[in-house]
Amino acid sequence: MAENQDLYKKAAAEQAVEYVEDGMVLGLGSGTTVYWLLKRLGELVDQGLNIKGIPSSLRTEGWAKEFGIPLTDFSEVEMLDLAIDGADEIDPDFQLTKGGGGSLVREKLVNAHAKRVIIIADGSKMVDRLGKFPLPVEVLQFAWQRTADKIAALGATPVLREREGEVFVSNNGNYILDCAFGSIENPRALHSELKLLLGVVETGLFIDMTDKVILAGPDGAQVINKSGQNPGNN
Ligand SMILES: O=C(CO)[C@H](O)[C@H](O)COP(=O)(O)O
Repeated sequence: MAENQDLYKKAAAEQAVEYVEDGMVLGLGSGTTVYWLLKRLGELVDQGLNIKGIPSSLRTEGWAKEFGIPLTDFSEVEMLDLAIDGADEIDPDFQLTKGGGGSLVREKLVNAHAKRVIIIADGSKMVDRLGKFPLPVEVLQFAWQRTADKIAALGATPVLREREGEVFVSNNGNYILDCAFGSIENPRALHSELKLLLGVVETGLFIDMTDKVILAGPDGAQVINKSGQNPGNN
């Protein structure tokens, strides 16, 4: 299953490359699906494709450098032509949960400054309703316990993220609280409520940011536009 999932991630990423044009400045998302995107883009750069990218995490920056993708930053670029990113959950309205890899703030900034956003994923990420995956919320380290109390009062069970026995620190020097809210009825309202809490930096709810989703499974990669129509590969 895990092996297949990796093949699906690769298939979705390679389909997304079809939307990349010469001269574009790209937002480079984060995660293991984006790894395949970067690998393929690197091959195309080797063959002469002229692109630049802004990475949404230090991990992506490392992979992009390894694969020879030229990088830039927001001191040089006002608007990206296209951002391609992964997701932890995608609902039928294309609202997303992201942040499983801890890069949600930079990912959101990158996607917010892109003319178009394509999300790539294996089919398991598509859900009827967000909430099975605990919602990542990035918070300031200072008084994080009190911020967690406020989030708990909204109906979640926040857990301070750890990796290999250490508290996880984001690329921005913050903590992540993984907040199990159960099934999220109104992602937009929940995002707004969380944003009002002192100590919350950003939530992993990506509301109205996605134009296209490319999902891959046993039958290959499927492109889905926001309207829900399958346009083939356009
Ligand atoms: O939001 C993210 C990282 O913060 C990733 O895009 C998300 O976790 C999906 O990752 P993967 O492609 O490894 O399943």
